[in-house]
Amino acid sequence: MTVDSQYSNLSYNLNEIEHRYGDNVHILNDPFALSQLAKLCSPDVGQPQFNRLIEILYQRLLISVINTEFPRKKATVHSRMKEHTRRGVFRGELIDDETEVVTVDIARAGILPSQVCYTYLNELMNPVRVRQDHLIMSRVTNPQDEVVGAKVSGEKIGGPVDGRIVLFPDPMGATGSSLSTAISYYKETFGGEPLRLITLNLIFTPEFVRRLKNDHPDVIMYACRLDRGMSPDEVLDTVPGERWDEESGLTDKHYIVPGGGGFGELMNNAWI
Ligand SMILES: O=P(O)(O)OC[C@H]1O[C@H](OP(=O)(O)OP(=O)(O)O)[C@H](O)[C@@H]1O
Repeated sequence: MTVDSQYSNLSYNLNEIEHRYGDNVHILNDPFALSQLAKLCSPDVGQPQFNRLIEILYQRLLISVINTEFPRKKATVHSRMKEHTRRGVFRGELIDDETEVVTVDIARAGILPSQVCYTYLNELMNPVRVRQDHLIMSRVTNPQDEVVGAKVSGEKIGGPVDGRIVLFPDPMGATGSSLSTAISYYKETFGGEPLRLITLNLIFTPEFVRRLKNDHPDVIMYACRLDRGMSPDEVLDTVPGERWDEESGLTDKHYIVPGGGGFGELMNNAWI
């Protein structure tokens, strides 16, 4: 039977903000997400609205990643109309639901984001091919409260990641220490060739992007927002990445600006 040409080769163009950080970096141009994220970061929002907004935003970010990065397959799906007419069949490209995917929970602020991704991936993909891993991590600070690294203090990892898409949903990408350490942990423990390594931040900074690019040039980065609020005014007037060396989104204690405060603290009502 003939195929309706409009669905035979889907072209999907991510709507993203212009920048000079390179092809592996994607900052969504998404008014809905920006609006919900601004609300999430406002001092008026606490539980239970905070976690509900996290869920809404991660669904949104995950869908952008799926549309852009996940392999597709040619599919034939009978509709309920098939019993009335032989034309009751959809033929076209769909997401390849046999792709293996791992979502990594970066505890603690990444717990809920990863759980949201895991739940939604199970709805779309063959659940047998979807896995969730856990890494217990903390940023390490010096006596001046500056972040000097991150450490893994525990893990439950379901196995190697060869041939799989590996997602790292962590709401804040500040210095990049946590996600760089997490990705190194996978590479050093298992080796192999993942299909793609993808970070999903609600907010990341120019410092985060630089750290990840230097340490892991193979990683693909997605964020709803780039925060570079500590940059000089004339740098804020330029396209992101054009004067990357002068950009900054971090205070001297490595909190994101404009940012939203400690997401891990707010998510768990635990002020440590
Ligand atoms: O890019 P980085 O500088 O590593 O920082 C960001 C980390 O801090 C936040 O988490 P959380 O509050 O759970 O962690 P913490 O205890 O390590 O601050 C965030 O979600 C990252 O995991």
